Parts: sequence; structure tokens; C-alpha cells
Amino acid sequence: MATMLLLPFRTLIPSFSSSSSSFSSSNFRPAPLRCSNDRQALFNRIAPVYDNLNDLLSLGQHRIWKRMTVSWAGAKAGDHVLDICCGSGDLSFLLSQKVGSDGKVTGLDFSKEQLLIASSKQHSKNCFSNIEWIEGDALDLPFSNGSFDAITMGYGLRNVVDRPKAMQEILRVLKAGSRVAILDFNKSEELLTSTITEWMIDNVVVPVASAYGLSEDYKYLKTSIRGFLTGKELEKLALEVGFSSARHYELSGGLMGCLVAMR
Ligand SMILES: C/C(=C\Cc1cc(O)c2ccccc2c1O)CCC[C@H](C)CCC[C@H](C)CCCC(C)C
Ligand SMILES: C[S@@+](CC[C@H](N)C(=O)[O-])C[C@H]1O[C@@H](n2cnc3c(N)ncnc32)[C@H](O)[C@@H]1O
Repeated sequence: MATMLLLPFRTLIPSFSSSSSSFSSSNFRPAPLRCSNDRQALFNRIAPVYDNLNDLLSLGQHRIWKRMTVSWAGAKAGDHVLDICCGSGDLSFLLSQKVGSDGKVTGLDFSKEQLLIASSKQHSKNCFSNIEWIEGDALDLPFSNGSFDAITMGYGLRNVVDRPKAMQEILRVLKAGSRVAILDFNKSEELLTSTITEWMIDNVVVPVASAYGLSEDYKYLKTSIRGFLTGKELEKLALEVGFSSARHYELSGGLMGCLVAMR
């Protein structure tokens, strides 16, 4: 029944088990694919507690960061907008209110469990009937060029295995003159800020998550932030892939950041 509610779903993630019996240097590329599957499994696993832990661990602040992201994306009434890596749908629901009944929101994610939660939240409130959920890959968006008036991505870019490709896909499906707003943890260049973030993760986030048996999944936060890009590097990446302008804004004293780029 739940799956029925989520139709039309497109499963765009191929099963990455190798059907090839012989490996050569040209066709053997297991690491990124295995990573992508591992991350998909992680987000499926944490889905039941994801919303509650975000509220608890950020003291509700993530709702403010998400409102600012939607505002920076510039969505307006009647627009068709896209929320990539939508997870349980927070940004999609905010976009839904912005674009109204004449607009349309598409929420895309590769975690079925996250999408099931998003869908169940949607059906508890009729006003969100302008949202469609799609199970798909941020690295291979199932949309034609120039489809969207605005795009958001919350805590997604850090988690994809190929960031330039994700940015190229965003650029491709955005209309000319439209904006993407990409919210994530800020990889701060300030030692004090990065020390506070890591201390919070080690001493608050992981211990709380361990009560749900998810300590390893939340430990991933620290390593993924270390492997992420600084604000300046994000701006550079956006310009390199072809955005006409890019600006990174720090939030909450530099703990979070939002990259705003225009096609
Ligand atoms: C909304 C938040 C995190 C989303 C999130 C993103 C990921 O990539 C994950 C990967 C793996 C597991 C979980 C996640 C995940 O939840 C932010 C939630 C808050 C942070 C977990 C804690 C941030 C601590 C801040 C330093 C506290 C700031 C509070 C202050 C009042 C500003
Ligand atoms: C931390 S959650 C963020 C969810 C939501 N945007 C929010 O702000 O709460 C990251 C999401 O990115 C999704 N994701 C990661 N890589 C993806 C990919 N390649 N394609 C689609 N979704 C992806 C995960 O499944 C997960 O739901």
C-alpha cells in the first residue's frame, strides 16, 4: 500500500553487483559504486529517527536554516521547483508553501525509506498535494534541460560520490537566470569553529545516536565534513561547472553554510 502511494517511482539506481566475470582496469570501478550503495543503506537505516534527531540535536535550528535556504533559492508562486536529496521532505514542504497550488514541487532521493516518511507526512496534510516524490539519483537526474525555476539541496552535496557531476546535473536542469541553494555543514577554515563542530559530534551527536544503535552512522558525519569543501571551494566548483555567479553564506556562527549559485 505504501509503495502504491509513492507511485510513480522510478528506480534509477542500478544494482551495482558486477555481472562481469573478468575485470580489466577499464571496467573495474567498484569503490565509488560501493560507497554510493553504502550511503543509500545508511540513509535508509536512519530514516525512522532522522527527523526527531535533527530537531533534538540542532535544538530546532535546522528549521531556520532550511527556511533561509528556500528563501535564497528564490522560489515563487506558480514555479516548478526541485528538491534534490529531499530525504524526509523538510525543504520540499517549505517549497510547497512558497509555490502554492499553481506551482509544483518535485522531491528526489535514492532512499526509499526516507521517501516513505516524506510521503506519509504529505498525506497527513492536504495542502502539500503539489509535491511529487521521485526515487532517483542526484548524479543522473531524470529531467530534461532547463526544467526548473529553482532548486534546493539540503545536506546532499557532501554525501554524493561525485560532487562535480552533481553540480553539472543541477546546472543542466535549472532554467537560465534561476538559482540553486545548497545547505550543508560548513567546513570552516576557522580552527575554533571546526573544533566546536567536531566536539559536538563526538560528545553529543554520536552518544545520542548510540541510544538508537546508530553511532557508526552518525560518526560518518565527522569524516564526511572533513572530506567536504570549504565555502570558497564550493564557490569555485560552482563557477567551474558553469554557474554565472556563486556565493557561500555562513549560518549559526559558521557551523552551517549555504551555497547560492545562479545559472
Ligand atoms: C539537519 C542536520 C543534519 C542532517 C544530517 C546530515 C547528514 O549528512 C547526516 C549523515 C549521517 C547521519 C545523519 C545526518 C544528518 O542528520 C543538523 C543536525 C544537527 C547536527 C547533527 C548537530 C549540529 C550541532 C551543532 C554544532 C549545534 C548547533 C546548535 C546551535 C544552537 C546553533
Ligand atoms: C542528510 S539527508 C538530507 C535530507 C533532507 N534534504 C534534509 O535536509 O533533511 C541526505 C539525503 O541525501 C540522499 N542522497 C545521498 N546521495 C544521493 C544520490 N546520489 N541521489 C539521491 N539522493 C541521495 C540520501 O538518501 C538522504 O536522504
